[in-house]
Amino acid sequence: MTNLKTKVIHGGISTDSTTGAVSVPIYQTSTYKQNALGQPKEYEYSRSGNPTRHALETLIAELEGGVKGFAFSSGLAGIHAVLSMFSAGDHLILADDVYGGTFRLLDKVLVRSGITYDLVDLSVPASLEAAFKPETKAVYFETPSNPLLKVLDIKEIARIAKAHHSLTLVDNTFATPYLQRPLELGADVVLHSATKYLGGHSDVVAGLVTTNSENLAEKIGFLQNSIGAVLGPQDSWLIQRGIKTLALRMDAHSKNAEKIAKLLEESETVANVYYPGLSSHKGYEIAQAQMDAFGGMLSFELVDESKVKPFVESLHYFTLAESLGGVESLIEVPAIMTHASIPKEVRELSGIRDGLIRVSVGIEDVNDLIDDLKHAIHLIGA
Ligand SMILES: Cc1ncc(COP(=O)(O)O)c(C=O)c1O
Ligand SMILES: N[C@@H](CCSC[C@H](N)C(=O)O)C(=O)O
Repeated sequence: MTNLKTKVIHGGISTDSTTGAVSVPIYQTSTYKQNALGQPKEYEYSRSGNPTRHALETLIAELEGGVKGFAFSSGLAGIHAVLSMFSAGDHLILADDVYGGTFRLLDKVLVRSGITYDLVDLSVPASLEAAFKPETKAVYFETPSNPLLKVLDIKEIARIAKAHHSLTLVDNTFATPYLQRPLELGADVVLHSATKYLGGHSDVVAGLVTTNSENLAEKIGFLQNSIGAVLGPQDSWLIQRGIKTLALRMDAHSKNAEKIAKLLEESETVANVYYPGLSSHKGYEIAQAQMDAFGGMLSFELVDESKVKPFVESLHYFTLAESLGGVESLIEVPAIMTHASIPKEVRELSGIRDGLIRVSVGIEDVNDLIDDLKHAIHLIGA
């Protein structure tokens, strides 16, 4: 089975081996009866393992090309478990525009255990080379990034990291394995906020992690069980169900976003549009090489920053809300909402200005979305 469109439906464990149920049952149990003293069956306690969660974990590993998958109670719980592989004295290189919550986890929580980090513009290989220290253990980034849709060359960064005996950790939330598979390009660990496109319906908070290294899988599995922020069986089932339509949804998101990005780029009211599928985008060539389509996220700035509030509040089909990747279109202002946890001066250094607007383009009829945007553009211009 090689096609992702088939894998999302039949990959991993897609049926119940006991009953033949074509949807893996929700094993709503905390514990399992043991055969005899000291002789548990396959599962012993649901933090350590649960069949519904295991089906999802097997699926994400298969979709990304990993050896083992891990499901967490949120994307940040997964990131926390992976970064817990590092100890006092270790140094990490972090892309300069990572998601605000990832930055906060490192800057406010993990630094307390003696881990250090540097924010680096990873699109400049010389900056990456210069950032390595003898104690550097990993390079961490998103591509496309949240919220500026910066595209980074996974193959090149992984090559440089390997030469410095460092791991490459890639947050693949925006692309999903349907559009981009970082492990095939040399990354060591892939992380997801499954809350977004993998779940796809804005109804679950979840995280998924996978790796193609048995050694790293052993470490992450130990940390998942030891820290304990696992995904429950109901939510595991919801994410697996969401993944079944991932291919259809990502195709629709990408098509709609491409049209909307072009519309915004042509508008005189809009100053900059960030979408990897626009030939004007800085990372267009890399995106073409490493992605199968460009996804449903875009961001932009208005010529007149003072119009941001009336613009986002006048839309009908773009709900003003944090999060992304659901079937419905969402709009937000990163500086005030999703990335408010990054200090203004750090945020602005990486290009996240106060007037930046981010859109998660849904799968509604694109003409309705376009009419809605045109109406808002007309209103603020009037
Ligand atoms: C790119 C990215 N990674 C990780 C996270 C964290 O995920 P979660 O909200 O599921 O904890 C988010 C959003 O929250 C995100 O946008
Ligand atoms: N208020 C939250 C921020 C949630 S951001 C959610 C998502 N990653 C996005 O980018 O929309 C917090 O402080 O954690």
